[in-house]
Amino acid sequence: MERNENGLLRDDTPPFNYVDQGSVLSSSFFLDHVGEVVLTHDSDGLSWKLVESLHNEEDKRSCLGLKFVSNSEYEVKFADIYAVDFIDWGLVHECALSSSSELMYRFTVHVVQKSKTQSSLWTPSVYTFGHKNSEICKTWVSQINAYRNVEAQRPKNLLVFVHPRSGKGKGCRIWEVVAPLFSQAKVKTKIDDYLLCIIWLITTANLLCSGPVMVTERAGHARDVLASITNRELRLYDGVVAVGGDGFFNEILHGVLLSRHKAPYPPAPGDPMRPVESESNVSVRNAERTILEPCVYNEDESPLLTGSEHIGSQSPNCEQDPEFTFPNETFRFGIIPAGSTDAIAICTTGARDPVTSALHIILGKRVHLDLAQLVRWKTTSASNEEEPCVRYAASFAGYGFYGDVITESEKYRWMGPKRYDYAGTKVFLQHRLYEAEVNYLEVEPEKGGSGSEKDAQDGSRKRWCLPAKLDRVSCRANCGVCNTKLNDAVVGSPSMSAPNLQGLRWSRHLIQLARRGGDPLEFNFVEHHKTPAFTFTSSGKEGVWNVDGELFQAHQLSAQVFRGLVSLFATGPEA
Ligand SMILES: Nc1ncnc2c1ncn2[C@@H]1O[C@H](COP(=O)(O)OP(=O)(O)OP(=O)(O)O)[C@@H](O)[C@H]1O
Repeated sequence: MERNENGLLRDDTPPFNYVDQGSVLSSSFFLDHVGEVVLTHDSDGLSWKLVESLHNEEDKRSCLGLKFVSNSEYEVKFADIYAVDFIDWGLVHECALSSSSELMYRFTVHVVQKSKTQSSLWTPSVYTFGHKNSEICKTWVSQINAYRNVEAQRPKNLLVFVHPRSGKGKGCRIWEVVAPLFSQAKVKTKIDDYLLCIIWLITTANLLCSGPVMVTERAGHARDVLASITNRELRLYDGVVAVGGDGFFNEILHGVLLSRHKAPYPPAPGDPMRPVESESNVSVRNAERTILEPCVYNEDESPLLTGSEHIGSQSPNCEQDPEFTFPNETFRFGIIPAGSTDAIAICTTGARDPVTSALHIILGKRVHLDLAQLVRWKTTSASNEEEPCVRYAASFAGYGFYGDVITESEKYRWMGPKRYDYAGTKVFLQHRLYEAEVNYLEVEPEKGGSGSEKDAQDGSRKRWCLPAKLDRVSCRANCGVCNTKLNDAVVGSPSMSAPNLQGLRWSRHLIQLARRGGDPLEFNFVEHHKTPAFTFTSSGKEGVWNVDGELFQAHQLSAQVFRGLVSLFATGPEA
């Protein structure tokens, strides 16, 4: 190859040197701040080598008399490239240590870089290649884009909700940091036009957001919007992204699922033989009355979800609207951590880092997340009938002590994350007793999806009763569970279903919207008196799954509160 007076390969060099085997091609470019490289493209990705190192492998590159070996050889997989752009004529620096530069046509390759010390931490990095021939640059851009597009489905259009008061009130600022990554990757992040969002513009240095960033105005806002948009509209998006904490992500899950997810309810405790309707049947019969799904939802008195009177009301196009079914392989839920604990982000990406999460979303990375549908049967004062109150949980669900801590902590949001410690201690000192009984339907992994009528009939219906260490605990509530002799406390034992438990009665129905296989998620009722709570466990550890099946601490709070303030004595389900 001949060089011109600038040391570049001559412009009359053919754009690509095709190598016979496969679709490998290469060209020489100037890589900004590195030097002249031979760039090679194969079916997996790009690689480049410094021309000097090609001439003499032994010879270390020198620039201004200094040895410079880094970047002499590099490889990038298409799976890690999130944007490629032709950026026209401009300066390309000849090497890292020299100020000399050349004007040429350029294109940039935006890549996800994994931290060397903590591989779950991702950062964006960019490589700028220059060439005197614009056509060569453009051809490479379209080649790389063509390969990039055949990579795993990446989102093109996302619905984004930002919770401005999440965590330490940095929701908007965090979105501001990650939004350019979405624009670089040409992912549209249009927020829905529903009154949800307001436009924030920078007017002072301290304002939270710049540009058109849309934020929620109140608790339940994002959920209401998602519940009220039609399935047809929702299908225009590849997914929905929450910029906020676990609570906000959960609110978004509810907005999508409550009116759309159809599954039979688990039996109510105390009534284990209640028929469970099949998945195809959209109604659950309850004594004399039919409760319609998915258009009816019973509002809970959750303090976190006030002001949501539209939820559960008939969705505008409930009848004509095409179905939006779950499990759903195409529609995604994303979270960009901005909250106080961010357990879901940590569990799914391994890091608590908004940029890492944004890059995961942009590259279309997927983690199948187990969700639990929880049904609390409530007796309505008006009709005296039991009605289901449905909730979904992605990381954990709490009842009793845990629920009280969360409720109490909402009063001290101004404290930031410390509110959990404060509220936890306060509620602990109140020393309330809680009682519960849990019934659940187990979904076999191979069946996937939600439970069916057959599940209910073939014995997969289970009851969680209190554990073998019961006799060590003195029950001061004189409850039916503790009055039951241990030997009687078996699945389906009539004594266990005696409806003499006061307080709340809970059911749960474990569903798997998209199960990855492997060990089933266990849903443990971990305490009885003092601190009843549910945690997800697997192999005896609290946690949820991450991408690679590793377990992460499910929730700092639960670890702290449960380990620090109480002793757990439950061991799991009766077989
Ligand atoms: N604009 C808003 N004002 C007040 N509350 C909101 C608003 N938007 C959403 N919320 C509610 O705030 C609750 C908590 O939000 P989020 O989970 O983002 O923060 P966090 O509690 O600080 O974080 P984490 O859940 O990780 O501990 C959510 O349940 C959500 O419904």
